[in-house]
Amino acid sequence: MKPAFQDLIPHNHCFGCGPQNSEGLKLKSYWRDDGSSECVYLPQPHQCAGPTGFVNGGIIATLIDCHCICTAMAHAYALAGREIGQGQPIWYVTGELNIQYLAPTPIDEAIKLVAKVENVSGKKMTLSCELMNVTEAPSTPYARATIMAIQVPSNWLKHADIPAMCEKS
Ligand SMILES: CCCCCCCCCCCC(=O)SCCNC(=O)CCNC(=O)[C@H](O)C(C)(C)COP(=O)(O)OP(=O)(O)OC[C@H]1O[C@@H](n2cnc3c(N)ncnc32)[C@H](O)[C@@H]1OP(=O)(O)O
Repeated sequence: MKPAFQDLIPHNHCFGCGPQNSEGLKLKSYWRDDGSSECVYLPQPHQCAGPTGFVNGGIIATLIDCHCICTAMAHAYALAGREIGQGQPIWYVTGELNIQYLAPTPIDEAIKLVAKVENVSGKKMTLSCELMNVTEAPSTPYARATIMAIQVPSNWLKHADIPAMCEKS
């Protein structure tokens, strides 16, 4: 199996997808044969909503956000004809995130996110994403989202850099 997108992107302390964040969700994204990308995640009991059996909506937003932004970066590297993480870094951030929460997401089973790049226009990349049962049973997704990823220069990251308290030595 090829490495996850996140394992090829250096210096990433993101709470959702950064391998360098010891307290984070550490989600992992991969290409599928049809050109979409997928991420399987097993929710943790403390990530619950009010009822303990369902996943918190903010956690869902983080999963969608990070899976889609990492997909945007992976797609941009592919468009540039490079392996992820090779050469001049390509960074995207979230400009917009619109989510429809369609059904409660069970917390006691693995879930799957599937994202597709819908459009690339200059610095902007639009993606769609569905969150569903890991078996991809033909039922209503738990959530559906669109996201606008915006390419930023590497100094966007430097402006925001503070000592990484989330990285344990
Ligand atoms: C080591 C690290 C590891 C990195 C690993 C990273 C993994 C992170 C995964 C999680 C992702 C996050 O949570 S990121 C954190 C959450 N997001 C943020 O904090 C972003 C905060 N916002 C910003 O910094 C800024 O607003 C930007 C960069 C999004 C846009 O700045 P800007 O100055 O307006 O950009 P600019 O180049 O002028 O605009 C480019 C084009 O995008 C459009 N545009 C600009 N903003 C938006 C917007 N919000 N929604 C729609 N469209 C927009 C403009 O109209 C323009 O369109 P046109 O004229 O070209 O048509």
